[in-house]
Amino acid sequence: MTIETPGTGPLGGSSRRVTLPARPEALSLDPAQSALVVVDMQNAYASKGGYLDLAGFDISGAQAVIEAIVVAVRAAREAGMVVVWFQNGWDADYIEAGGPGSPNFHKSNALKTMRQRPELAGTLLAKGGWDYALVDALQPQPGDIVIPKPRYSAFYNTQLDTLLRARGIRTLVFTGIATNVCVESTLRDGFFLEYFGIVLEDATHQAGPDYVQKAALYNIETFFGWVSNVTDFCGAVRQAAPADDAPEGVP
Ligand SMILES: C/C(=C/NC(N)=O)C(=O)O
Repeated sequence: MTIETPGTGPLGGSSRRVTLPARPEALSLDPAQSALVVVDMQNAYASKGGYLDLAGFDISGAQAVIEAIVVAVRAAREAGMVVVWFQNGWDADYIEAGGPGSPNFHKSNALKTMRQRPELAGTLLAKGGWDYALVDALQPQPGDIVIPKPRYSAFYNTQLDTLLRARGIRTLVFTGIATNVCVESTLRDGFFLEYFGIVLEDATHQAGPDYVQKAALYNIETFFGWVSNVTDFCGAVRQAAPADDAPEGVP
């Protein structure tokens, strides 16, 4: 069985539908009305000496994820898919992070790590700093969408929904770190907003033990979306001809 995701709606689309093998069902999608989403590939989450590493999480799988995302981004661009980059964090004074009246103040391991280690104060996930920056190998290009976000879900308090709807995009292919936190949070919120969410499992990594990766993928596959991989994604979008037919009037 193949599920058809929305496309070729009032904004046009391209009639270049491709079939993406996925669990639990294959998906038929229009690359011109789909986006590749790169979640929080910042030094904080993917580099030694970044927040997750300093907070004691195992990031040994991050380099393989960076390399997998490089491949997926290239294939998406060639197929005319919009690439969306998320960047998690707050202003340098951490006003956006919230104070003791915010659950984020108590649950964010970045904020907790800085409270436990005062020598790190002001360094983790602060806009303008190395920790907040995207890793060198993964940088946006003109025409991409970049979404700074203050909480785990990129649909919360951002322009994401508006920018996607303006382009007629309802299918989101997710990569990035962490599968069980910002990837899953955003995919779940997208589900409630009628977005079709697909995770490329080998282009994601969890924050925590291996079993949370399995649990997140189980949740997504069973309740909220679909699971595929980079090889199948690249194979699928290569079926699409080079894109010169973005919906009219959409920048
Ligand atoms: C643990 C964590 C995950 N973030 C993410 N990008 O998934 C955090 O931000 O504290």
